[in-house]
Amino acid sequence: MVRPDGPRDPIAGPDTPQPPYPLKLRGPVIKGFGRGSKELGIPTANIPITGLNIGGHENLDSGIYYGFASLDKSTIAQNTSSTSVPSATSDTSPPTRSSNHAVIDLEPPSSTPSSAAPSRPLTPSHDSTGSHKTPRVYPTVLSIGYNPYYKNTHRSIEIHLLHTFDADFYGATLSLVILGFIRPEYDYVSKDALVEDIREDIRIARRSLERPAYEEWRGDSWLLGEFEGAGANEEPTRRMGGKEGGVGQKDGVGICQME
Ligand SMILES: Cc1cc2nc3c(=O)[nH]c(=O)nc-3n(C[C@H](O)[C@H](O)[C@H](O)COP(=O)(O)O)c2cc1C
Ligand SMILES: Nc1ncnc2c1ncn2[C@@H]1O[C@H](COP(=O)(O)OP(=O)(O)O)[C@@H](O)[C@H]1O
Repeated sequence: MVRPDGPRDPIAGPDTPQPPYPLKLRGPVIKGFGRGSKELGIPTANIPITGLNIGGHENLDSGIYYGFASLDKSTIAQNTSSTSVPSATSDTSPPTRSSNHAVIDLEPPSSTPSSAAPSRPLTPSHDSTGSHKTPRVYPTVLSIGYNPYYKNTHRSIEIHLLHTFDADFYGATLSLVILGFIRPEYDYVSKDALVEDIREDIRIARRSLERPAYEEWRGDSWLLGEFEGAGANEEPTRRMGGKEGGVGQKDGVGICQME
């Protein structure tokens, strides 16, 4: 689809998230085509597309979405190797910009129930020393689809976190709550036109997420690392349907899930 002419709305979506949102995903950061940083100046962290194939969401429209994301960098070490990295492409050579390269089997994801309100963690997160550690949550804009400008043959999930990082984080476990849709994917007459629209997507995502009913999802337990057993003692309005017990990590490897 070619991009239509005309101005864009400054904010996307209604004032409160509506079904099918929130959609929740989690997965290891894998390698993409390496175009985001080098060609576009906008890095995008890829996670496996497999999360979309479960829970009846395989038909989720391709397009540009916004939400919040967090990173668990503790999985980088266990998922790294100097020889290869799981990849959305056929190229598994290590990314050149980083010494951290993920080498995990990509577990098929399992489904998880839907959620009507943000779920608060029951207990604080702790690092390996036992001290309290709350993951940072980032406003996020992402693309799900075939990147028509590049004519990809595989669908991918490409996530830009609205933050400047000092280093790559391949192998980290990325947790994502998608809260709204911005637009379909388009083909473009030039790379500059694509970059200009992505930059506008970033502004739209930031503004859209600043609305109170969206902002409160920053504190959702899915993002703060509390997924095993959470929900049991929570107030009803904060429970994710009371079915969070089966959600989590498998053998230390991040799994992708979609609500
Ligand atoms: C917010 C956002 C919007 C995007 N919109 C489009 C689009 O409309 N058309 C397109 O071909 N690619 C789009 N992309 C995908 C970029 O082309 C893609 O991130 C880039 O090719 C980098 O891919 P890589 O990480 O595999 O290297 C978008 C990416 C982001 C983050
Ligand atoms: N703000 C950011 N958002 C997403 N990824 C980032 C960001 N800053 C640095 N990165 C890193 O850059 C990588 C993406 O770079 P990119 O050039 O798009 O390569 P790839 O095609 O391998 O995804 C991510 O996997 C992550 O490690």
